[in-house]
Amino acid sequence: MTIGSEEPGAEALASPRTIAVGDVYDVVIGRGVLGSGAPGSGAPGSGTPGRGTPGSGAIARLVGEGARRVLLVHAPGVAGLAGPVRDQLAAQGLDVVVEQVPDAEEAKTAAVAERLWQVLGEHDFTRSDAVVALGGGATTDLGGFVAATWLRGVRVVQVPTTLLGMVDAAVGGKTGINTAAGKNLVGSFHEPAGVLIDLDTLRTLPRPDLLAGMAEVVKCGFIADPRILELLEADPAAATDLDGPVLPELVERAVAVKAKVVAADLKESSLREILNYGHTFAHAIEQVEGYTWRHGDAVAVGMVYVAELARSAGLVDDALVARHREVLGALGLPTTYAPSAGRGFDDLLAAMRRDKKTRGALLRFVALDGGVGRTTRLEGPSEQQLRGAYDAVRG
Ligand SMILES: NC(=O)c1ccc[n+]([C@@H]2O[C@H](COP(=O)([O-])OP(=O)(O)OC[C@H]3O[C@@H](n4cnc5c(N)ncnc54)[C@H](O)[C@@H]3O)[C@@H](O)[C@H]2O)c1
Ligand SMILES: O=C(O)C(=O)C[C@@H](O)[C@H](O)[C@H](O)COP(=O)(O)O
Ligand SMILES: [Zn+2]
Repeated sequence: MTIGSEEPGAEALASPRTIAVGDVYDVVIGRGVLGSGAPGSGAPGSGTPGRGTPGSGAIARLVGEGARRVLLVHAPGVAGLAGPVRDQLAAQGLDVVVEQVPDAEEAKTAAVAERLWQVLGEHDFTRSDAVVALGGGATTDLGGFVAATWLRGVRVVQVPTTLLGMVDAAVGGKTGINTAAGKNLVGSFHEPAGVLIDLDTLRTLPRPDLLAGMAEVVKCGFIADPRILELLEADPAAATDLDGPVLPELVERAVAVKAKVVAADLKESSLREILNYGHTFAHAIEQVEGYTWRHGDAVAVGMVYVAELARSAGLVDDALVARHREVLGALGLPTTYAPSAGRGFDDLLAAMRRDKKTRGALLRFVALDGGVGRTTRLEGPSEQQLRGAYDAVRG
Protein backbone atom coordinates (compact mmCIF):
# COMPACT_ATOMS: atom_id res chain seq x y z
CA MET A 1 0.00 0.00 0.00
CA THR A 2 1.30 3.44 -0.83
CA ILE A 3 -0.40 6.63 0.16
CA GLY A 4 -0.18 9.39 -2.40
CA SER A 5 2.02 12.36 -1.59
CA GLU A 6 -0.65 14.87 -2.51
CA GLU A 7 -3.11 13.97 0.24
CA PRO A 8 -2.49 16.03 3.40
CA GLY A 9 -1.78 19.73 2.89
CA ALA A 10 1.48 21.34 3.92
CA GLU A 11 0.05 24.37 5.71
CA ALA A 12 0.33 24.49 9.48
CA LEU A 13 -3.23 23.53 10.37
CA ALA A 14 -4.78 26.95 10.51
CA SER A 15 -8.07 25.17 11.06
CA PRO A 16 -8.73 21.65 12.33
CA ARG A 17 -8.59 18.70 9.93
CA THR A 18 -10.80 15.67 10.12
CA ILE A 19 -9.66 12.23 8.98
CA ALA A 20 -12.35 9.59 8.84
CA VAL A 21 -11.63 6.01 9.86
CA GLY A 22 -13.93 4.48 7.28
CA ASP A 23 -17.46 5.30 8.35
CA VAL A 24 -16.74 4.29 11.94
CA TYR A 25 -15.41 7.49 13.58
CA ASP A 26 -13.39 10.63 12.96
CA VAL A 27 -10.00 11.83 14.06
CA VAL A 28 -9.90 15.61 14.52
CA ILE A 29 -6.45 17.22 14.39
CA GLY A 30 -5.79 20.83 15.24
CA ARG A 31 -4.42 23.38 17.61
CA GLY A 32 -6.60 24.28 20.57
CA VAL A 33 -9.32 21.81 19.61
CA LEU A 34 -9.76 20.81 23.25
CA GLY A 35 -10.51 24.40 24.19
CA SER A 36 -9.68 23.42 27.73
CA GLY A 37 -6.64 25.32 28.77
CA ALA A 38 -4.09 23.16 26.96
CA PRO A 39 -0.88 25.20 26.72
CA GLY A 40 -1.33 27.60 23.84
CA SER A 41 -4.94 26.68 23.24
CA GLY A 42 -6.48 29.84 24.69
CA ALA A 43 -8.71 30.14 27.71
CA PRO A 44 -10.88 27.29 28.93
CA GLY A 45 -14.12 27.20 27.02
CA SER A 46 -12.78 29.35 24.22
CA GLY A 47 -14.57 27.22 21.62
CA THR A 48 -18.21 27.53 20.67
CA PRO A 49 -20.38 26.36 23.58
CA GLY A 50 -22.41 23.25 22.97
CA ARG A 51 -21.69 19.66 22.00
CA GLY A 52 -21.30 20.29 18.27
CA THR A 53 -17.91 21.76 17.41
CA PRO A 54 -14.28 21.44 18.37
CA GLY A 55 -13.79 23.56 21.46
CA SER A 56 -15.49 23.40 24.78
CA GLY A 57 -18.16 20.86 23.79
CA ALA A 58 -16.14 18.57 21.54
CA ILE A 59 -15.37 15.83 24.04
CA ALA A 60 -18.89 15.94 25.48
CA ARG A 61 -20.37 15.55 21.99
CA LEU A 62 -18.33 12.42 21.43
CA VAL A 63 -19.28 11.09 24.83
CA GLY A 64 -22.81 10.98 23.48
CA GLU A 65 -26.18 12.51 24.23
CA GLY A 66 -27.24 9.54 26.34
CA ALA A 67 -24.35 9.71 28.78
CA ARG A 68 -24.81 10.92 32.33
CA ARG A 69 -21.45 9.83 33.72
CA VAL A 70 -17.91 9.97 32.42
CA LEU A 71 -14.79 8.31 33.78
CA LEU A 72 -11.89 10.60 32.91
CA VAL A 73 -8.72 8.48 33.01
CA HIS A 74 -5.54 10.51 32.76
CA ALA A 75 -1.77 10.11 32.86
CA PRO A 76 0.22 11.87 35.60
CA GLY A 77 1.99 13.98 32.97
CA VAL A 78 -1.27 15.72 32.06
CA ALA A 79 -2.72 16.19 35.53
CA GLY A 80 -2.87 19.94 34.81
CA LEU A 81 -5.05 19.35 31.78
CA ALA A 82 -7.42 16.94 33.51
CA GLY A 83 -9.02 19.68 35.65
CA PRO A 84 -10.06 21.89 32.71
CA VAL A 85 -11.31 18.85 30.78
CA ARG A 86 -13.32 17.74 33.81
CA ASP A 87 -14.79 21.25 34.19
CA GLN A 88 -15.66 21.33 30.50
CA LEU A 89 -17.52 18.01 30.73
CA ALA A 90 -19.24 19.04 33.98
CA ALA A 91 -20.38 22.27 32.30
CA GLN A 92 -22.24 20.06 29.83
CA GLY A 93 -24.15 18.48 32.70
CA LEU A 94 -22.08 15.31 33.00
CA ASP A 95 -21.06 13.67 36.29
CA VAL A 96 -17.30 13.28 35.94
CA VAL A 97 -15.19 10.85 37.93
CA VAL A 98 -11.49 11.61 37.54
CA GLU A 99 -8.89 8.86 37.96
CA GLN A 100 -5.16 9.44 37.60
CA VAL A 101 -3.41 6.22 36.62
CA PRO A 102 0.27 5.28 37.10
CA ASP A 103 2.81 6.52 34.62
CA ALA A 104 3.67 4.85 31.33
CA GLU A 105 3.64 1.03 31.25
CA GLU A 106 2.87 0.90 34.98
CA ALA A 107 -0.67 1.79 33.92
CA LYS A 108 -1.06 -1.20 31.62
CA THR A 109 -1.64 -3.86 34.28
CA ALA A 110 -4.54 -6.03 35.34
CA ALA A 111 -4.37 -4.43 38.80
CA VAL A 112 -4.91 -0.92 37.42
CA ALA A 113 -7.70 -2.12 35.12
CA GLU A 114 -9.34 -3.81 38.09
CA ARG A 115 -9.17 -0.62 40.13
CA LEU A 116 -10.93 1.27 37.33
CA TRP A 117 -13.62 -1.44 37.03
CA GLN A 118 -14.17 -1.01 40.77
CA VAL A 119 -14.59 2.75 40.34
CA LEU A 120 -17.05 2.22 37.49
CA GLY A 121 -19.05 -0.13 39.69
CA GLU A 122 -19.04 2.18 42.70
CA HIS A 123 -20.43 4.97 40.52
CA ASP A 124 -23.07 2.82 38.80
CA PHE A 125 -21.77 3.34 35.27
CA THR A 126 -24.27 2.02 32.74
CA ARG A 127 -23.99 1.18 29.06
CA SER A 128 -24.93 4.72 28.07
CA ASP A 129 -22.04 6.18 30.08
CA ALA A 130 -18.51 6.62 28.79
CA VAL A 131 -14.78 6.67 29.38
CA VAL A 132 -12.48 9.48 28.25
CA ALA A 133 -8.76 8.61 28.09
CA LEU A 134 -6.39 11.59 28.30
CA GLY A 135 -2.67 10.90 27.97
CA GLY A 136 -0.14 8.91 26.01
CA GLY A 137 -0.49 5.53 24.42
CA ALA A 138 -0.28 3.70 27.73
CA THR A 139 -3.30 5.63 29.03
CA THR A 140 -5.33 5.31 25.84
CA ASP A 141 -4.56 1.56 25.67
CA LEU A 142 -5.67 1.11 29.29
CA GLY A 143 -8.68 3.43 29.08
CA GLY A 144 -9.80 1.79 25.87
CA PHE A 145 -9.43 -1.67 27.40
CA VAL A 146 -11.47 -0.75 30.47
CA ALA A 147 -14.17 0.73 28.21
CA ALA A 148 -14.09 -2.38 26.03
CA THR A 149 -14.60 -4.69 28.98
CA TRP A 150 -16.97 -2.75 31.25
CA LEU A 151 -20.48 -4.17 30.67
CA ARG A 152 -18.88 -5.73 27.54
CA GLY A 153 -18.32 -2.35 26.00
CA VAL A 154 -19.08 1.32 26.64
CA ARG A 155 -18.08 4.36 24.61
CA VAL A 156 -14.54 5.62 24.79
CA VAL A 157 -13.27 8.97 23.57
CA GLN A 158 -9.53 9.03 22.98
CA VAL A 159 -7.67 12.28 23.70
CA PRO A 160 -3.98 11.57 23.04
CA THR A 161 -1.42 13.99 24.45
CA THR A 162 1.81 12.39 23.20
CA LEU A 163 2.97 12.33 19.61
CA LEU A 164 2.89 8.55 19.68
CA GLY A 165 -0.64 8.52 21.01
CA MET A 166 -1.73 10.98 18.32
CA VAL A 167 -0.23 9.24 15.31
CA ASP A 168 -0.84 5.69 16.44
CA ALA A 169 -2.14 4.45 19.79
CA ALA A 170 -5.37 6.44 20.06
CA VAL A 171 -6.42 5.59 16.51
CA GLY A 172 -7.51 2.14 15.44
CA GLY A 173 -9.22 0.58 18.42
CA LYS A 174 -6.43 -1.71 19.62
CA THR A 175 -6.64 -1.65 23.40
CA GLY A 176 -4.82 -3.71 25.97
CA ILE A 177 -2.60 -4.36 28.92
CA ASN A 178 0.62 -6.27 29.51
CA THR A 179 1.03 -9.52 31.45
CA ALA A 180 4.09 -11.11 33.01
CA ALA A 181 4.48 -13.11 29.80
CA GLY A 182 4.66 -10.13 27.50
CA LYS A 183 3.50 -6.91 25.93
CA ASN A 184 -0.18 -6.27 25.08
CA LEU A 185 -1.02 -9.94 25.56
CA VAL A 186 -4.50 -9.20 26.90
CA GLY A 187 -6.74 -6.82 25.02
CA SER A 188 -9.60 -6.16 22.73
CA PHE A 189 -10.46 -4.34 19.53
CA HIS A 190 -12.77 -1.54 20.63
CA GLU A 191 -13.25 1.41 18.33
CA PRO A 192 -13.40 4.85 19.94
CA ALA A 193 -16.37 7.15 19.46
CA GLY A 194 -13.83 9.67 18.24
CA VAL A 195 -10.27 10.90 18.61
CA LEU A 196 -9.38 14.50 19.43
CA ILE A 197 -5.80 15.54 18.73
CA ASP A 198 -4.81 18.91 20.14
CA LEU A 199 -1.26 19.57 18.98
CA ASP A 200 -0.87 22.23 21.64
CA THR A 201 -0.80 19.53 24.31
CA LEU A 202 2.63 18.50 22.97
CA ARG A 203 4.17 21.65 24.44
CA THR A 204 4.65 20.02 27.84
CA LEU A 205 5.77 16.64 26.49
CA PRO A 206 9.41 15.82 27.36
CA ARG A 207 11.58 15.74 24.26
CA PRO A 208 12.55 12.05 24.56
CA ASP A 209 8.85 11.17 24.45
CA LEU A 210 8.31 13.43 21.45
CA LEU A 211 11.17 11.71 19.63
CA ALA A 212 9.87 8.27 20.57
CA GLY A 213 6.61 9.15 18.83
CA MET A 214 8.57 9.98 15.70
CA ALA A 215 9.51 6.29 15.39
CA GLU A 216 5.90 5.41 14.58
CA VAL A 217 5.84 8.26 12.06
CA VAL A 218 8.95 6.82 10.41
CA LYS A 219 7.23 3.43 10.43
CA CYS A 220 4.32 4.89 8.44
CA GLY A 221 6.86 6.31 6.02
CA PHE A 222 8.50 2.96 5.35
CA ILE A 223 5.30 0.94 5.09
CA ALA A 224 3.10 3.34 3.15
CA ASP A 225 4.01 6.99 2.66
CA PRO A 226 7.42 7.80 1.12
CA ARG A 227 6.70 11.53 1.44
CA ILE A 228 7.05 11.15 5.22
CA LEU A 229 10.61 9.94 4.76
CA GLU A 230 11.39 12.75 2.33
CA LEU A 231 10.14 15.35 4.80
CA LEU A 232 12.18 13.86 7.63
CA GLU A 233 15.31 13.55 5.54
CA ALA A 234 15.03 17.07 4.17
CA ASP A 235 15.02 18.66 7.63
CA PRO A 236 14.98 16.38 10.69
CA ALA A 237 14.97 19.33 13.10
CA ALA A 238 11.83 20.79 11.50
CA ALA A 239 10.01 17.56 12.23
CA THR A 240 9.99 18.26 15.95
CA ASP A 241 9.43 22.02 15.77
CA LEU A 242 6.07 22.49 17.49
CA ASP A 243 5.47 25.84 15.80
CA GLY A 244 6.43 24.91 12.26
CA PRO A 245 4.40 23.39 9.43
CA VAL A 246 6.23 20.05 9.18
CA LEU A 247 5.09 18.43 12.42
CA PRO A 248 1.36 18.92 11.70
CA GLU A 249 1.85 17.53 8.21
CA LEU A 250 3.66 14.49 9.60
CA VAL A 251 0.89 13.91 12.14
CA GLU A 252 -1.73 14.16 9.44
CA ARG A 253 0.12 11.84 7.11
CA ALA A 254 0.73 9.22 9.79
CA VAL A 255 -2.91 9.35 10.93
CA ALA A 256 -3.98 9.05 7.29
CA VAL A 257 -1.87 5.89 6.90
CA LYS A 258 -3.25 4.39 10.08
CA ALA A 259 -6.85 5.34 9.29
CA LYS A 260 -6.67 3.85 5.82
CA VAL A 261 -5.14 0.59 7.04
CA VAL A 262 -7.44 0.01 10.00
CA ALA A 263 -10.55 0.98 8.04
CA ALA A 264 -9.66 -1.77 5.58
CA ASP A 265 -8.91 -4.35 8.28
CA LEU A 266 -10.29 -3.33 11.68
CA LYS A 267 -9.37 -6.57 13.45
CA GLU A 268 -6.02 -7.38 11.89
CA SER A 269 -6.97 -10.33 9.79
CA SER A 270 -4.23 -9.47 7.29
CA LEU A 271 -3.36 -5.97 5.97
CA ARG A 272 -3.33 -4.36 9.42
CA GLU A 273 -0.28 -6.40 10.35
CA ILE A 274 1.81 -3.90 8.41
CA LEU A 275 1.35 -1.45 11.31
CA ASN A 276 3.39 -3.94 13.31
CA TYR A 277 6.50 -3.19 11.23
CA GLY A 278 9.49 -3.37 13.62
CA HIS A 279 7.33 -4.46 16.53
CA THR A 280 8.28 -8.14 16.84
CA PHE A 281 11.77 -7.27 18.04
CA ALA A 282 10.58 -4.02 19.71
CA HIS A 283 8.11 -5.73 22.02
CA ALA A 284 10.77 -8.31 22.89
CA ILE A 285 13.18 -5.53 23.92
CA GLU A 286 10.46 -3.86 26.00
CA GLN A 287 9.62 -7.04 27.86
CA VAL A 288 13.16 -8.29 28.31
CA GLU A 289 14.24 -4.88 29.62
CA GLY A 290 11.34 -4.69 32.09
CA TYR A 291 9.63 -1.81 30.24
CA THR A 292 12.50 0.57 30.92
CA TRP A 293 12.64 1.31 27.17
CA ARG A 294 10.15 3.70 25.57
CA HIS A 295 7.96 1.90 23.05
CA GLY A 296 8.97 4.24 20.22
CA ASP A 297 12.68 3.79 20.93
CA ALA A 298 12.24 0.03 20.82
CA VAL A 299 10.29 0.33 17.55
CA ALA A 300 13.19 2.31 16.06
CA VAL A 301 15.63 -0.52 16.81
CA GLY A 302 13.02 -3.09 15.79
CA MET A 303 12.73 -1.55 12.33
CA VAL A 304 16.51 -1.75 11.85
CA TYR A 305 16.40 -5.36 13.07
CA VAL A 306 13.75 -6.41 10.58
CA ALA A 307 15.46 -4.48 7.80
CA GLU A 308 18.59 -6.52 8.52
CA LEU A 309 16.51 -9.69 8.55
CA ALA A 310 14.97 -8.73 5.22
CA ARG A 311 18.40 -8.10 3.75
CA SER A 312 19.54 -11.56 4.83
CA ALA A 313 16.45 -12.98 3.11
CA GLY A 314 17.27 -11.09 -0.08
CA LEU A 315 14.21 -8.86 0.17
CA VAL A 316 15.92 -5.48 0.47
CA ASP A 317 19.27 -4.04 -0.52
CA ASP A 318 22.02 -2.40 1.53
CA ALA A 319 20.82 1.09 0.66
CA LEU A 320 17.36 0.53 2.12
CA VAL A 321 18.82 -0.87 5.33
CA ALA A 322 21.15 2.13 5.55
CA ARG A 323 18.20 4.45 4.99
CA HIS A 324 16.58 3.06 8.14
CA ARG A 325 19.65 3.85 10.22
CA GLU A 326 20.08 7.27 8.66
CA VAL A 327 16.55 8.58 9.05
CA LEU A 328 16.16 7.25 12.58
CA GLY A 329 19.65 8.37 13.62
CA ALA A 330 19.12 11.88 12.24
CA LEU A 331 16.07 12.22 14.47
CA GLY A 332 18.07 11.13 17.51
CA LEU A 333 16.39 7.75 17.78
CA PRO A 334 18.32 4.62 18.78
CA THR A 335 19.36 2.16 16.11
CA THR A 336 21.25 -0.24 18.36
CA TYR A 337 20.40 -2.24 21.45
CA ALA A 338 22.78 -3.39 24.16
CA PRO A 339 21.05 -5.94 26.39
CA SER A 340 21.26 -5.52 30.16
CA ALA A 341 23.53 -7.87 32.07
CA GLY A 342 22.29 -11.44 32.02
CA ARG A 343 19.94 -10.88 29.09
CA GLY A 344 20.49 -11.73 25.48
CA PHE A 345 19.35 -13.32 22.28
CA ASP A 346 17.64 -16.34 23.86
CA ASP A 347 15.41 -14.10 26.00
CA LEU A 348 14.49 -12.00 22.99
CA LEU A 349 13.72 -15.06 20.90
CA ALA A 350 11.46 -16.46 23.63
CA ALA A 351 9.60 -13.15 23.76
CA MET A 352 9.29 -12.99 19.96
CA ARG A 353 7.69 -16.44 19.97
CA ARG A 354 4.79 -14.90 21.91
CA ASP A 355 4.27 -12.14 19.35
CA LYS A 356 0.67 -12.04 18.11
CA LYS A 357 1.74 -12.58 14.51
CA THR A 358 3.34 -15.94 15.40
CA ARG A 359 1.37 -18.96 14.23
CA GLY A 360 2.30 -22.11 16.12
CA ALA A 361 6.08 -22.45 15.84
CA LEU A 362 6.21 -20.11 12.84
CA LEU A 363 7.71 -16.71 13.58
CA ARG A 364 6.30 -14.06 11.25
CA PHE A 365 7.70 -10.59 10.61
CA VAL A 366 6.37 -7.68 8.60
CA ALA A 367 9.16 -6.84 6.18
CA LEU A 368 9.74 -4.61 3.19
CA ASP A 369 9.99 -6.31 -0.17
CA GLY A 370 12.06 -4.40 -2.66
CA GLY A 371 11.28 -0.87 -1.55
CA VAL A 372 9.38 1.64 0.55
CA GLY A 373 5.63 1.02 0.68
CA ARG A 374 5.97 -2.60 -0.45
CA THR A 375 5.33 -4.90 2.48
CA THR A 376 5.37 -8.65 2.82
CA ARG A 377 5.56 -11.27 5.56
CA LEU A 378 8.91 -12.86 6.25
CA GLU A 379 8.01 -16.22 7.73
CA GLY A 380 10.12 -18.80 9.53
CA PRO A 381 13.57 -17.21 9.32
CA SER A 382 16.35 -19.52 10.45
CA GLU A 383 17.95 -19.07 13.85
CA GLN A 384 21.12 -18.07 12.03
CA GLN A 385 19.26 -15.22 10.31
CA LEU A 386 17.60 -14.15 13.55
CA ARG A 387 20.96 -14.11 15.33
CA GLY A 388 22.63 -12.36 12.42
CA ALA A 389 20.15 -9.49 12.59
CA TYR A 390 20.61 -9.39 16.35
CA ASP A 391 24.37 -9.08 15.96
CA ALA A 392 23.84 -6.30 13.42
CA VAL A 393 21.83 -4.14 15.85
CA ARG A 394 23.79 -5.01 18.97
CA GLY A 395 25.33 -1.91 20.48
N1 LIG B 1 -3.12 0.68 20.61
C1 LIG B 1 -2.24 0.94 19.66
O1 LIG B 1 -2.54 0.83 18.47
C2 LIG B 1 -0.87 1.40 20.05
C3 LIG B 1 -0.05 1.94 19.07
C4 LIG B 1 1.22 2.36 19.44
C5 LIG B 1 1.63 2.28 20.75
N2 LIG B 1 0.79 1.77 21.68
C6 LIG B 1 1.19 1.74 23.09
O2 LIG B 1 1.41 3.08 23.51
C7 LIG B 1 2.34 3.08 24.60
C8 LIG B 1 3.39 4.15 24.39
O3 LIG B 1 2.75 5.39 24.32
P1 LIG B 1 3.53 6.75 24.58
O4 LIG B 1 4.78 6.79 23.82
O5 LIG B 1 2.54 7.81 24.41
O6 LIG B 1 4.00 6.61 26.08
P2 LIG B 1 3.25 6.89 27.46
O7 LIG B 1 1.81 6.75 27.37
O8 LIG B 1 3.97 6.06 28.46
O9 LIG B 1 3.57 8.44 27.74
C9 LIG B 1 4.90 8.87 27.84
C10 LIG B 1 5.07 9.83 29.01
O10 LIG B 1 4.53 11.09 28.69
C11 LIG B 1 3.71 11.59 29.76
N3 LIG B 1 2.79 12.51 29.10
C12 LIG B 1 1.77 12.21 28.28
N4 LIG B 1 1.30 13.33 27.69
C13 LIG B 1 2.03 14.36 28.18
C14 LIG B 1 2.05 15.74 27.94
N5 LIG B 1 1.26 16.31 27.02
N6 LIG B 1 2.91 16.51 28.63
C15 LIG B 1 3.78 15.94 29.53
N7 LIG B 1 3.84 14.62 29.76
C16 LIG B 1 2.98 13.84 29.09
C17 LIG B 1 3.16 10.34 30.37
O11 LIG B 1 2.71 10.59 31.68
C18 LIG B 1 4.39 9.42 30.30
O12 LIG B 1 5.26 9.68 31.35
C19 LIG B 1 2.89 1.69 24.69
O13 LIG B 1 2.29 1.01 25.74
C20 LIG B 1 2.50 1.07 23.36
O14 LIG B 1 2.37 -0.33 23.46
C21 LIG B 1 -0.44 1.33 21.35
O1 LIG C 1 -2.52 -0.60 15.34
C1 LIG C 1 -1.84 -1.60 15.10
O2 LIG C 1 -2.33 -2.60 14.56
C2 LIG C 1 -0.42 -1.65 15.45
O3 LIG C 1 0.21 -2.69 15.35
C3 LIG C 1 0.20 -0.38 15.92
C4 LIG C 1 1.44 -0.56 16.79
O4 LIG C 1 2.20 0.62 16.64
C5 LIG C 1 1.12 -0.70 18.27
O5 LIG C 1 2.29 -0.66 19.00
C6 LIG C 1 0.26 -1.85 18.68
O6 LIG C 1 -0.16 -1.74 20.01
C7 LIG C 1 0.96 -3.18 18.58
O7 LIG C 1 0.00 -4.16 18.63
P1 LIG C 1 0.27 -5.66 19.05
O8 LIG C 1 -0.94 -6.34 18.51
O9 LIG C 1 1.54 -6.12 18.41
O10 LIG C 1 0.34 -5.69 20.52
ZN1 LIG D 1 3.75 0.72 18.15
